[in-house]
Amino acid sequence: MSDNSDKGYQKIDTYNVEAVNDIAKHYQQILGAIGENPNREGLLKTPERAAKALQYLTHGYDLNASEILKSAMFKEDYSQMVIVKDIEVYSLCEHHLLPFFGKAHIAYIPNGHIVGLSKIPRVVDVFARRLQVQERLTNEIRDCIQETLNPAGVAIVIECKHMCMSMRGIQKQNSVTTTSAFTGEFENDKTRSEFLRLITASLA
Ligand SMILES: Nc1nc2c(ncn2[C@@H]2O[C@H](COP(=O)(O)OP(=O)(O)OP(=O)(O)O)[C@@H](O)[C@H]2O)c(=O)[nH]1
Ligand SMILES: [Zn+2]
Repeated sequence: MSDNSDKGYQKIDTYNVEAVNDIAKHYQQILGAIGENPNREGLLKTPERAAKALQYLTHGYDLNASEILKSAMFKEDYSQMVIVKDIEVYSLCEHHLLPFFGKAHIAYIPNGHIVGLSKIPRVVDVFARRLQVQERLTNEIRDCIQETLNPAGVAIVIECKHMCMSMRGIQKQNSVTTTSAFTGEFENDKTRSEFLRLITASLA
């Protein structure tokens, strides 16, 4: 941990120093390989910064989503749909190491237990902050909530833009990929439609 209060703000770092040094060495080689001079002033600290950024963007490997959910499960007699929608997703595609980002909408129907609301976006982050494909990200979130909380059903819709499809490759700037996963009561058309209606409805 380091305290950067000398910079005028508090910044908590939990980087693995050994891994940062290792990754930074590789970034220095990459800078040379793309024709840059890694020793010019503006790039001197870039390998270390980029290594820390990559470590941050993949810190989900060090987290246990099931433990996070278990840390705030409460017995409660509530059996209606609970929806947390518009959860920001930032992940890296495992094919190009480029970002994909968008929103997740998640619902569950309690079966004796509810979960602290913030834990749902935390679970999203545990799996998003890894190298991913959107389909696996969707299924991993579904499986974790279903297996840990044991609700009567889980529903997930994720909508993302993939930078590997916009800033390179096919170069489609506006395409959005939607994935979904459902268990239990959400496999029933009526319940699923209710969820889909509620995530597209605006109360404002
Ligand atoms: N199914 C899925 N595909 C993804 C995801 N992220 C990136 N991809 C795709 O992974 C594929 C990799 O295909 P390749 O043909 O091996 O890679 P490429 O030559 O860089 O392909 P292009 O992107 O078409 O230029 C591409 O079609 C990407 O669009 C994802 O989350 N899910
Ligand atoms: Zn990609």
